[in-house]
Amino acid sequence: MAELVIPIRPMNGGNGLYSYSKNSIIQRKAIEATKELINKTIAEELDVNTFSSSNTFRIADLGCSVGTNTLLAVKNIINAVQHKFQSQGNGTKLPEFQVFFNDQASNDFNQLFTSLPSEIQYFAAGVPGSFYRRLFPKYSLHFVHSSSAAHWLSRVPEEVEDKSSPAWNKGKVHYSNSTAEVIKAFEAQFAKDMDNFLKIRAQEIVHGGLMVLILPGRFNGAPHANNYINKAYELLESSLIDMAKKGMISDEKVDSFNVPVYYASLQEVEAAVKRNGCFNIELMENIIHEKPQPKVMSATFRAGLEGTFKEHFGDEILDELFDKLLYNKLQESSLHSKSCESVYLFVSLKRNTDA
Ligand SMILES: C[S@@+](CC[C@H](N)C(=O)[O-])C[C@H]1O[C@@H](n2cnc3c(N)ncnc32)[C@H](O)[C@@H]1O
Ligand SMILES: [Mg+2]
Repeated sequence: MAELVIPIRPMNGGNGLYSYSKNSIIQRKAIEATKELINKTIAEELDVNTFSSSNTFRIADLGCSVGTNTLLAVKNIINAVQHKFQSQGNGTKLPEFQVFFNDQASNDFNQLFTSLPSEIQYFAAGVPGSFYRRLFPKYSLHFVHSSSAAHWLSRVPEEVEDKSSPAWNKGKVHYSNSTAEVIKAFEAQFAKDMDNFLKIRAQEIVHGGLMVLILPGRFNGAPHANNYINKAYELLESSLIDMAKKGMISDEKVDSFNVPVYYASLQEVEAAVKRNGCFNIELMENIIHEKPQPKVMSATFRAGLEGTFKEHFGDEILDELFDKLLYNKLQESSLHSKSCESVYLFVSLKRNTDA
């Protein structure tokens, strides 16, 4: 298997001021907003008779981070599955639940496991590693959930980092307001990563099993630069450029850095599902997300990106970058009141019996 480049550091661990646990309200709202859609998918699409042979129902949350959002998501899923068994299962015994919490190996799994409530209804396990690789045995999972994670690419597209390529992202760290070549390179990387993600999940999920993907994205056909999250990234980028102008970081550091994220549309996800062929799309929706206040947004960025930025630029710049420059720009830009939308994509898929 080709070596995958995982340049990103996980979210901040622990439960301090800048921790992901304390700064993940935006992602939590996406989980809350999609609860009813997950209930609907499970109520309508889960066939409990398919699972009667094994009495263990296996759930995986991919890109779970440190909690507590993942715990909420898992609780909702289990409640919905139990409800389905009780209503459809004409006497079928309720299954036991096993939950696999997946994230990169350097994720703070200790923080996650120590925040597990004492009276959980499932057997918990951690699964370290990139979800762009095989993580589970063949046909072993009944329900896969992934929220606010699959917009992270497996890597920065190669040509974006190549000085001799027309797609070199000079002077920038994000793609949305860059050249057409850069945008195309990110689009292509997302398509490639999503193809790979679906190919692997098709091997791991049982026939009839379900997968719910929730990811920040944009409306079909919307320009990348017209999207709340991309605009927020552009402000982060311009904060870095300001720092380079002041000599706090070198231009070269800005040139050689790119954030490996991409905000897709439902159309792009749908195209990947069709190319793959192993899943039927059951539900697909854009969810309009409340735009966060500047303070919440700058803290969310810091909790998510601090590790990655620290490694490249050093930790002296973090306070100035996130708490001052970015925060001020978010405030001045009044992005939260502008017409650009913050959108989450919801897609629920069912593993078909092909292949
Ligand atoms: C913004 S957090 C979302 C956490 C949680 N799902 C939630 O909704 O709050 C994104 C997580 O995805 C993880 N992640 C990104 N790329 C990944 C990959 N290739 N494999 C596994 N985890 C990944 C990051 O480490 C991070 O913990
Ligand atoms: Mg760059």
